[in-house]
Amino acid sequence: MILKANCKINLGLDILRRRADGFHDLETVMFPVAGLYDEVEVVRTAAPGAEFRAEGLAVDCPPGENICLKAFRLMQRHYGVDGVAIRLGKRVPFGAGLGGGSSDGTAVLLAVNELFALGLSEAELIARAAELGSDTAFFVRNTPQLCKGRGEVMEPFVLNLKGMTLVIVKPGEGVSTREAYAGVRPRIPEVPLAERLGRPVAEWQGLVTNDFEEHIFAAHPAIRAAKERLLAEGAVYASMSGSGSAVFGLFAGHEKSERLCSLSPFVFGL
Ligand SMILES: C[C@](O)(CO)[C@H](O)COP(=O)(O)OP(=O)(O)OC[C@H]1O[C@@H](n2ccc(N)nc2=O)[C@H](O)[C@@H]1O
Ligand SMILES: Nc1ncnc2c1ncn2[C@@H]1O[C@H](COP(=O)(O)OP(=O)(O)OP(=O)(O)O)[C@@H](O)[C@H]1O
Repeated sequence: MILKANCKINLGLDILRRRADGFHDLETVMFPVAGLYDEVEVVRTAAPGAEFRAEGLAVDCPPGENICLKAFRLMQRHYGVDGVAIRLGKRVPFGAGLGGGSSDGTAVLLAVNELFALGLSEAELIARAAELGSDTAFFVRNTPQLCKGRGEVMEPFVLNLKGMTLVIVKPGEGVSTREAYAGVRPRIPEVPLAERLGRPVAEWQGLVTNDFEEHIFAAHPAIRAAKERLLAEGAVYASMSGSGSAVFGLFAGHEKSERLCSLSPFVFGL
């Protein structure tokens, strides 16, 4: 079976505290981007183990460490399944804060559940996904969610961005999630994120913030510049997504103009 493993953006990202286990408690709204996705094909094979083949963007880790294989091994350990061939068609930029790798991993979990008729509940799939990463659980639901804990505690979040245009820009340099968390100063916001996101989108700028921006922008001026460009081009709201380096802008209306398309290949009507 072939799955579209779409990416996400973060609408606001508050890093509340560092935990004893080294992770951080956060609050963020994750929003799926249907138009930007990897292709993950999983088929059953007679031979045991997992074959893996990647096409498209070359991910900067050995194939054996690809999250697709980590996801399969996790299912093997839990449910004794065996014998698959996985093909990854990589299109989503990595080191981007777009959750592409996380989405690929979750796609493999979902495919194995189907192909081996495991009949796992949503709660079980979320538990397995959370063993794989922090953004992974979100992709089991893949609808707008207010995410808490280290990202895996979710509740649906009602949000209406219909009629707007989303532009995602991926600056040349990447940022690793570890680098982003290592430099962040946790803080509890005066007004919870959910309340701030309840305001009209036109009021979000300056109110709905990403706590990684300050130190990532200081270390990578090109990422700050990419966000400022989106605002200069008329974005109603612009922010870095997750741990960066991708930034995104929300523009009023469905005008897929030459101007917007000149900013990035990733322009989507919502
Ligand atoms: C920045 C976000 O994309 C926001 O959605 C996520 O928090 C990142 O989640 P992710 O890519 O799934 O990250 P993981 O693979 O679970 O963790 C990578 C590393 O990031 C740090 N990490 C991650 C999530 C979290 N809530 N606190 C952390 O401190 C840890 O050092 C961890 O070793
Ligand atoms: N299928 C995959 N897609 C992308 N990255 C992968 C994949 N499998 C393993 N990786 C490794 O994970 C790293 C990407 O993680 P990083 O946290 O830096 O980027 P991200 O875009 O913020 O996160 P992610 O896409 O994993 O949520 C890559 O640099 C690569 O080494």
